[in-house]
Parts: sequence; structure tokens; C-alpha cells
Amino acid sequence: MRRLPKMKMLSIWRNLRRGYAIVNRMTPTYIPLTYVTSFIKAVQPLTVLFLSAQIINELAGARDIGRITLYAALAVGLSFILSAINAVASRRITTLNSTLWARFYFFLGNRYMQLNYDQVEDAKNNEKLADIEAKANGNGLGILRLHYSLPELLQPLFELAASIVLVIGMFSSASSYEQTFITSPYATGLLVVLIFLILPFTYVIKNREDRILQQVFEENPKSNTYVHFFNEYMQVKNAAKDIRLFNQARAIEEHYRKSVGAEFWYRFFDFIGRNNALSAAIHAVLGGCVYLFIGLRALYGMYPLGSVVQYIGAVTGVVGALAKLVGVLGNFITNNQYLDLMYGYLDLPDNMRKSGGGRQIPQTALEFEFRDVSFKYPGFDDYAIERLNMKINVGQRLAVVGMNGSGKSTMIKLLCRLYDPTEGVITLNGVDIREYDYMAYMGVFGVVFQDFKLYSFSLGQNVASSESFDAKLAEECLVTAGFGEKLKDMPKGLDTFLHKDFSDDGVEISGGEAQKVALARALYKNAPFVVLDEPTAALDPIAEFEIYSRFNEIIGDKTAIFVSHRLSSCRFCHDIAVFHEGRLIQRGSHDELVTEAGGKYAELWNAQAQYYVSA
Ligand SMILES: Nc1ncnc2c1ncn2[C@@H]1O[C@H](COP(=O)(O)OP(=O)(O)OP(=O)(O)O)[C@@H](O)[C@H]1O
Repeated sequence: MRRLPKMKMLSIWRNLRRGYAIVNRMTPTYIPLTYVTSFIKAVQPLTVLFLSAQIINELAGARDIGRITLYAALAVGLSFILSAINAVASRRITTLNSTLWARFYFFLGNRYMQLNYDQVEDAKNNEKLADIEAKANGNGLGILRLHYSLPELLQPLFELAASIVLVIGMFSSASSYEQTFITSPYATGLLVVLIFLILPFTYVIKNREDRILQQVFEENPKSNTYVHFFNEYMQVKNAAKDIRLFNQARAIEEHYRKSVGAEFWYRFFDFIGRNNALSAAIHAVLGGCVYLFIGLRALYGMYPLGSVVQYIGAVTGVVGALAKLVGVLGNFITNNQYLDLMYGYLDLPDNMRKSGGGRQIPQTALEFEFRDVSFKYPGFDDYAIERLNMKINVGQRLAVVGMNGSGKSTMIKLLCRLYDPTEGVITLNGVDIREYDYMAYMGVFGVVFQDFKLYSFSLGQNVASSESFDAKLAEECLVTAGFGEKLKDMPKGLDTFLHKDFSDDGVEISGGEAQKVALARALYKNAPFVVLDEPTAALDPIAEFEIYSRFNEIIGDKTAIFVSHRLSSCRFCHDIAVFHEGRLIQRGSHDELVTEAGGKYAELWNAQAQYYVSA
């Protein structure tokens, strides 16, 4: 057997401890219950075996009816009690197992929700997560392997201990017997050596199996990621249009067929089949040797008849338990790398949430300032924001305009601390925003992102982002956001579900209506700072006009930034910031900027205005 380096053993041990702590968190009570069931499953047959042996010995010897009755009663009584306990514990384990997948996905998803936003946007991390899920899903590797392996570890451990207890008598026979090689300690030694020779063989088989599995993954590294991606993509509602109109189904099918890697798996299972056959044959030969050895010893008068049954059962138990333990050990060794993969994901830094001196948000008026802020997206060489100096004053309505990719949304993400600047600082009332308590800082902003998401719960729950909500306030916000008329049509008012995922009478709303709900959600939060990134992009001209003409009423005394491509809608803002290639290049009122000859704003304004001027 190849010796494992000490460091690796240590890492396996640490990973196992951490893994089982996670198993315990995902499925509480599973571990103690598995101890109980594994103990019973291991010990119950051996107890019956032991008592049966006693009965046979009694029948072949003194034939004491009282003792025979006692053994029989014990066998039946113990079996009954142990089976009853096992049934109760197993029922609970089955329930836990049937919710295991949901718990596992929630565990991973919950971690995802805690990550720094930059970690979420990093493709590598998403790939890692897809890989973890796919390896768990398709191959039961990682944490799930630990979960399912627990009885495979505990049962043979108990079996081994109980079998050893039953086998001890073999070495100290009380009766007189013929002295031959078979009854000598040398024969016992030979049997023990034979048993221990089988173990490395079992380990080697297991190891080869795992190496081939590893090879399959290496030769087809993106297989799981592809399968995972396409599984999701095929069923995502907002991909359905593209799939149909661009006939993506055929391309997906081709990708799918290639990435599933059926030929690799064929090779793997072919190998496993042959391995299993070889392993079964070797164990059968060993079993034959055990029968022969104990049978001959009984013939030479070394063991009474009943003990033959007991010893054969016990030696077979020892061999079986050891082989299973070697298999589980092999499992743990292979599985270690998938645990590493999982821990790599779990240990991604979420330092933003934990950062900061815990400083509380000032209750006074809020004033933000970008001081020489530059930012590069992780893994990219170009600056998305470069040397930005910008103040946002209390009560201000600031419009941010600029061409696609000029850095407007990135500036918003930096302001909301979804990312930290690469260089420079952003301050709130003169203090670096990183010094504020992260969650409290998140509370400062009511935001409608360009790519906002609503979820398939009730309208009221969407607006409140919570299970329970203040109905009056939710309604007010929806009316303010221009959703009032639509609300009247909703069959169950605020309790109407969006989409049909969870409710048959759920409703579908248009993109513009969804944007209004998202705006209502930002207003419901009642945060002192409102950020609207393209808040009216999906609205019809009348709804847009309504929003802008009532903008002051909607925003009230809050500070507001809004990003827009429609320059006409910025006119009501007395302050407009123009971004270009990651820089703030102009700032002022519409009247000032539009007359700035050769300025970007005038260029954008004129380009847009010409479409509205009749020829
Ligand atoms: N997650 C990201 N990872 C890497 N680069 C990004 C990411 N998001 C944006 N960028 C890049 O940063 C630059 C600024 O993008 P940003 O989204 O801030 O522009 P924008 O002005 O909001 O554009 P639009 O008007 O199209 O919404 C672009 O060059 C874009 O390619």
C-alpha cells in the first residue's frame, strides 16, 4: 500500500473534521442517528449469530431446555428491540436524506449571498460553484460523499469490533483436540496473513477506480460546467425567446452531447464492472479458505458445532468490515480534493461585510465625495473609472449621462460599495465609506438597477423585500411609482403573486410595469439616498413623462442620482455629470452644458435631438 505523506493525511483529517461539521449543520441529528443505526445494523446479526451458536452448542451438548429457551428469547427480544430503535432512527434519517439536496443547495446559495459582490461577478467563482454542484449532483462527491459515507464508515467499524469479540474464542479452545498443522497457531497466523494480504489489494482496486474517475474529469474538464450551464439555460424563462428565434436548441443539443462525455463514462463503468468481478472472486476464494480452515478445525475436535457457525460468521465479518473500511478510506482520500474545491469556495473572502470599524451612519445630512477614485474590474487591465473627483451634495438631484461603457453604472456600484476602489477613496461626511458598518451602509441606498430582479412572490412582498409588509405603505409606493392603475386590476391586490411559479393565479407583468414595481421597492425602503440606473428605460413615453414631472414629489427630500441615456429627461436636474471613457468630463446644468461648444453633452444632445425634430 502506497504510504500517504504526513501532510496529506493531516489535510484529509482536517477536511474530514470540517466536512462533518458542515454535514451536522446541514442535517442536524443525522450524525448521532447514523451512529445508532450503524451500531444496530452491525451488532444485531452478530448477536443473533452468537445466540444461535449457543443454541446449537446446547443442542449438541447438555440440551438444557431452560438455557435454550433463554437464548431463543434473548435472540427474539433483542432483535425486536434493536429493530424497533433502528426503525425509528432510520425513519428520521430517511426524512433528512430526502431534504438533503434542498439543504445542500441552500447551504451553497446562502454562502453565495454572503460573498463580496466582486466575487459574485468573477466568472472563475461561478465556474467553481457550478463544478461543486455538478460533481455533487452527477457523482455524489464532496460534502455529499461524506454524508453518504458516514454509515459506510461506522457500520464496518462496529462490525469489526463486534466480530473481533466473537472471534476471540477461536484462539483459546477449551476442549481437547488433535494436534495438527491446521489446529496449530501457524495455521491461524497464515489465515491472518491471508486476510491482511487481501486488504492492500482492495485498496489498490479502489485507488485505480478513483484514478480513472479523476482521469475522466481531467480529460473532460468542463463537462460538468457545460451540463450545469445548459441544464439551467434550457429552462430559464428569459432564454426561451432566444432559444426559439435563433434555433439554439440544436446548438445546445450538440454541445450537450459532446460535453456529457459518454465515452469517458463508458470506460469508467466498464473498468468498475471488471474490478468488482475481480474483487468478488478474490473474496469468494478467501471465504472458501475460512470455511475450510474452521471446518477442518471442528473435524479435529477443536471447536464445538455451534462455534463453527459463530467463527465462520465472525471471521467473514472481520474480513468484510476491513475491506469496507479500506474502501471508505480510499473514498475519503479521493474525495479530499472535492472537499478542497468546496472549501475554496466557502473560504472566498467576504471581507467587505466584515470590514470597517463598525462606524454607524450619521443621522445628519449625508454628503458623498469621490476623491481621486480609479477602478479596474478584477482581472482586467483597463480602468473602468479613472481619477474620479466628484461631490454629491445633500438634497441634490444629480443626473449622470454618457455613452455606453463610459463608467456610469460602475460609479454607482462603487458608491453602493458593491466594489471598493482600486485607488482613491469615497467618503461619506468626510469619512472613508469602508469605515462604516457594511450592512448599515447598504441601508443608505434605495436603488433601482438596470438589471433589477423581482421574485416570484406576492406584489406586496416584492415591494417590501420581506415576507410581511406594511400594506398601506406598499400601496402608496406603488401608486407613486405609477403602478396605481395596474394595482386596481390585480385579482388579489398586493397579495397577487408575480409569475405563476408559486401560484396558479399569479400574473405576468410587462417590463415597464416591473420597472415601476422596482421603483416602488426602492421608495418603500425609505432610504435617504435614491439611486436610479436607467429608471425609465422600459417605460412608455407617458409613464416616463409622469415620473419625471413628479420626480421631486417622488424623491421628496432625499438625495438622488439617476443615470439616463435620455438627455431630455435630465433637464429637470440642475446638476448633470457627463462621463466619458471612465472619466468625469463635464458637470453643470443642462443650459450650461448644452451651450459648451465642442462638449460631449452638446454632442449627445444634438445627436438625440435630431430624431425628434421633424424633417
Ligand atoms: N463586471 C464587469 N467586469 C469587467 N468589466 C466590466 C464589468 N462591468 C462593466 N465593465 C466594463 O467597464 C466599463 C464601464 O462599464 P459600465 O457598465 O460602468 O458603463 P455604463 O456607462 O454604465 O454603460 P451603459 O450605458 O451601457 O450601461 C465598460 O468598458 C465595461 O466593459
